[in-house]
Amino acid sequence: MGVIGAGAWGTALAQVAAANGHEVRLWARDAGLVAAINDRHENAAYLPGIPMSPLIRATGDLAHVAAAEANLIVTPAQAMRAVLADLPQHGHPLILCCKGIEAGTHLLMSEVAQAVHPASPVLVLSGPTFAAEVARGLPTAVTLASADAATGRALTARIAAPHFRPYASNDVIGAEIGGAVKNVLAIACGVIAGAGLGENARAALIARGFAEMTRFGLAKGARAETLAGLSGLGDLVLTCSSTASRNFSLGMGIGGGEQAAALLANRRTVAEGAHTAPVLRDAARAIGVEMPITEAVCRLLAGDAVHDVIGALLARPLRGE
Ligand SMILES: NC(=O)c1ccc[n+]([C@@H]2O[C@H](COP(=O)([O-])OP(=O)(O)OC[C@H]3O[C@@H](n4cnc5c(N)ncnc54)[C@H](O)[C@@H]3O)[C@@H](O)[C@H]2O)c1
Ligand SMILES: O=P(O)(O)OC[C@H](O)CO
Repeated sequence: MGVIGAGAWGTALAQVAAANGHEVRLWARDAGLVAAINDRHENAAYLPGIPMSPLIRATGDLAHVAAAEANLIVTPAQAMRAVLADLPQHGHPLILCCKGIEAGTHLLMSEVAQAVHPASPVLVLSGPTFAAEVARGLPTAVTLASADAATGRALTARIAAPHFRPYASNDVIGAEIGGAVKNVLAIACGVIAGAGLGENARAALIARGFAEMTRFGLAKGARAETLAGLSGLGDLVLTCSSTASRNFSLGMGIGGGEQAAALLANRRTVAEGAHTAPVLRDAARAIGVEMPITEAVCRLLAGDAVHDVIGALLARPLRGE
């Protein structure tokens, strides 16, 4: 198995892939990180304090992962196209684990991957998975979506570990839309927490956010039950409930009165919702789907005052649920 991207989630997934005794190649673009992982069996930059399996071998050469039976793709979403373009064509499955929508094209990650590697089956792995918990061996469950049932079954069996339970699905679009949209909604929930607006407001936002995710997902061809499953509602609830989420934490800072631009400039790790929000807003507008919470997050990211944005959201015309 190969893993492309050695941030927190790529490192945690390499641990999962090594859990049943197989060797794993982990690609990182930073040569210093490759050497540090191989020397110390720890990714001190992105997942400090968690010993990595000796079955994991880091590499800076994409040719070394191209031959793997399958590759987990775990780069930031906006970097995925460029990294896949450098990966030699091999026809082996690509399992997409990054959560986002491509800026400029509005393409889903599966559409980008299929365009760059037309001979490879493209799958999506998504669900409630804080990397540090998974890497420490705490239990969770995820959706593994594949258009081809046989490929999905084989990879579900290959990835499953005692603490990591993949559920097979054939709804690739549904699995990826849940993960992309929940990051934007998590920023909004963080703003509610940071501004001290209370637990009722947070729960209301999760429910109305889920309605928003469902409207967009159905319009893009997702199935409602996928959006209500691990990769949609499951991940939404996780990410909207914890400061362990980078998106939620970003929102908390904004809600507490800090400027989004300053918060983003000081980050080393990725808060995907900040990149996804304007793309999602434009993609939704283009197909006539109303997404008021996403619109509000975009205003907050652009620097509008929290009080004004929340006020405008609450002042929208009353309507049926
Ligand atoms: N961390 C989690 O708990 C978690 C869980 C599920 C999904 N994800 C998703 O996985 C993806 C990766 O997240 P992460 O948490 O591993 O990120 P991270 O911030 O921990 O690390 C990002 C990694 O990408 C590399 N990188 C940055 N820019 C790059 C570029 N232009 N080209 C190639 N590599 C680049 C960095 O060097 C680093 O190794 C995101 O889409 C995220 O939403 C994360
Ligand atoms: O830290 P976040 O907000 O990127 O969330 C991480 C994962 O997506 C949770 O499933």
